[in-house]
Amino acid sequence: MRKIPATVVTGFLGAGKTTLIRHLLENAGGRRIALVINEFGDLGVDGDLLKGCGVETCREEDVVELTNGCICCTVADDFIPTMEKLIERADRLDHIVIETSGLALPQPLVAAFNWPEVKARVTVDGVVTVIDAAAVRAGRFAHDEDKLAEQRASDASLDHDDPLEELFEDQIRAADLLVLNKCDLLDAAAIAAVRATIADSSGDRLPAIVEASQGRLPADVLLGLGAGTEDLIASRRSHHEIEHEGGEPHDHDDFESFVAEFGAIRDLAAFEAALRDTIRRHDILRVKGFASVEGKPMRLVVQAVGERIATYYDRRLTPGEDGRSALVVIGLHDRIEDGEAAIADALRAAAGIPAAQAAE
Ligand SMILES: Nc1nc2c(ncn2[C@@H]2O[C@H](COP(=O)(O)OP(=O)(O)OP(=O)(O)O)[C@@H](O)[C@H]2O)c(=O)[nH]1
Repeated sequence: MRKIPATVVTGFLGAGKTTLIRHLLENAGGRRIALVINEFGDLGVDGDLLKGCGVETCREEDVVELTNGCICCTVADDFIPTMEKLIERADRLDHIVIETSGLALPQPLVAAFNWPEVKARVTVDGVVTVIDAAAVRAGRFAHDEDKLAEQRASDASLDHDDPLEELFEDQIRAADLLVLNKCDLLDAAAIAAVRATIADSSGDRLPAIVEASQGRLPADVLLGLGAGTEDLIASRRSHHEIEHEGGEPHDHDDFESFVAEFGAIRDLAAFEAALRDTIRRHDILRVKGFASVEGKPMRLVVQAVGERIATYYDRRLTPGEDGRSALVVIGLHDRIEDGEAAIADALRAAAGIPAAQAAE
């Protein structure tokens, strides 16, 4: 019996996974693709954006959202039952695409394809790791020696390295194909420097690299790798697996997310400026969600990756959405934990909502 090929799309927060998948769906060449989407943060933004893509071959029932935490930690509870349901409709499917959360370790997810029920019917066509070339160039994943030395001085038991750097390496080392995305933001010399950084981080096996902007790659480049990664993944171990040979479960304690809710934004330009300032002050990694803007009947999509902010209107607001805004905020635990109330207040103030109203 033919096994259904499954592609795992991974990569750090905001690297461009959803953008790449959306382009893939729009250019799928008639392939019937089921999507499994996992997000860190409770708002289901990616699923909403992909369901609304309007592509005929991508119907609402083809998109499964897994929101009970990071897919790599909830494999047995969420992922396996989802795969079993998809296997039941195998005759109506050409391909499965799984978008992991930006914080996921791909290794445990790929290993789950070796569960007998799944292995008999599905094979991992490839792990595609999307990389934000501009963020790499800006040093986002580079080892901050000073910061680590400072942390170790205050906590001698500190046993792990920079969480951003480790995730970056783990996601690269799990890959069959690396997509160097956001190349539109860099010149040739900067792209060459990013390639060198990746080569340094990739260990003894450098996966193939393709450059992209806005995730625009032909479906034939992304699908049909035929890697059978479930049989290879044991040799692509993550930092966590190497450090905890005994099988201690990993977690995402290094990161924190919450949803900030507030009313309609009064002045969009002022909001963006204040959001950028808040991101900078709290070193926030990712903000995304939907907002209302006073006097506008359209829904505003808000996307921030580090200090790079993009907003656009995507569709009419429903009556229940009008006047409401909700944004997921994700950052390093140490930077977000104490700042949650301050960040939420700053976003309310940025929207132009008076303190009295915010307190109601
Ligand atoms: N300039 C530029 N922006 C991009 C590119 N690809 C994606 N973006 C933008 O980057 C932001 C994040 O893109 P997403 O596709 O949502 O990233 P993601 O990896 O799915 O994000 P998470 O699921 O939150 O981890 C959005 O504002 C995109 O429009 C690119 O190639 N160039």
